Amino acid sequence: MSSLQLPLALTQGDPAGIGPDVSIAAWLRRDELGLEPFIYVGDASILRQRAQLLDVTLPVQDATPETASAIFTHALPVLSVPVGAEIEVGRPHVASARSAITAIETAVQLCFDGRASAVVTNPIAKSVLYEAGFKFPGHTEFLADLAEKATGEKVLPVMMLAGPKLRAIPVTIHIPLKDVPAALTERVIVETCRIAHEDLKARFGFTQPRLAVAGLNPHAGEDGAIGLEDRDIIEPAIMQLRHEGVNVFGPLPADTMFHDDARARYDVAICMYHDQALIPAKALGFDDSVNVTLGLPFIRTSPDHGTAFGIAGKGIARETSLVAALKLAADLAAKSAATR
Ligand SMILES: NC(=O)C1=CN([C@@H]2O[C@H](COP(=O)(O)OP(=O)(O)OC[C@H]3O[C@@H](n4cnc5c(N)ncnc54)[C@H](O)[C@@H]3O)[C@@H](O)[C@H]2O)C=CC1
Ligand SMILES: NCC(=O)COP(=O)(O)O
Repeated sequence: MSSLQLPLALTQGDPAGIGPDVSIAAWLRRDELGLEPFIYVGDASILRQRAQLLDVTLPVQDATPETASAIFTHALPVLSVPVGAEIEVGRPHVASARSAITAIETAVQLCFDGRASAVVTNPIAKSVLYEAGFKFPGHTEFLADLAEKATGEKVLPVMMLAGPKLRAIPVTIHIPLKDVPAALTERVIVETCRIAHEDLKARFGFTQPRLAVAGLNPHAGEDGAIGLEDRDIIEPAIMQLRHEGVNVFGPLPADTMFHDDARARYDVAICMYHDQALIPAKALGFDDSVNVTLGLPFIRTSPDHGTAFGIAGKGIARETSLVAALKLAADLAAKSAATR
């Protein structure tokens, strides 16, 4: 029996990738895993073809968010967003980009219309979308743009990788490493930490979340001898946040903040760039970590992995991270409904 009034909206991602594989696998295990109903926003024919390739029986049924929960018990409900092109499994093609984008827009709109409880996204191939003219580094920034258009309010989206062993947030996300120092301002660190602090309290049930901030340079700059950003940008940001009552400490040397004892001292690691956060997150929990976007006016989660074109259609893609993303989205949606 579902505890959510509304289904989760699961986007198809890149139809040539493993999104269809893991979506099918999650639906097939729905009872065993106690999954809340989801509606797949994408192309039903791709799902059928993938099921055939994977040699599994998959009933697929056209649905609306209103009919999805009843259908979910016996068929995978699909809100149709056709790809409109022949897609070769494992071979990304720009012809599918429009449909991948439309699926995301549709899922977000369902949330704003009060017809879905959360957005769960399957992975997109960023380079394919860029080729099609997509102007955002990834979902995270695109979702913020959609939210701003819908609400008229400015949004700073914050990416958090959340797993059983670590929560980690990169302050800068998909930018070249050489551009990181210039992008790291006191303001962006303060705003990212404020959003983490607020969302961990409001959505994740922490009363006073503990934030550990990584330095940028080796040894957090060694008192300015190995770089100045730690002393001149990160430290003042931490002082400002402490002044506001945020439980935050650092800058910590990043090489020693992810071992077991160190992780026990904080609830979330605030990291300065993509790989500083995502390497420990994936090393500690590739199969069960979830990418969740904080700071949005709706709930969005995603598996932590990408499109994995090399294994699409081969029956070896693990659905565990998508399952964790579906479960986290359902938990957050249930909490949010309970506090409304
Ligand atoms: N949320 C999103 O939309 C994300 C999209 N991407 C995109 O995915 C594409 C490929 O990125 P990669 O760096 O190669 O990362 P990837 O996660 O697709 O693959 C990395 C390695 O992990 C394996 N792998 C990934 N997911 C797996 C699963 N569920 N079960 C078993 N093995 C799995 C792959 O076979 C590969 O060996 C890129 O275009 C990237 O932009 C990457 C991360 C997140
Ligand atoms: N490396 C994480 C990733 O690519 C996910 O990005 P997004 O599409 O969720 O913004």
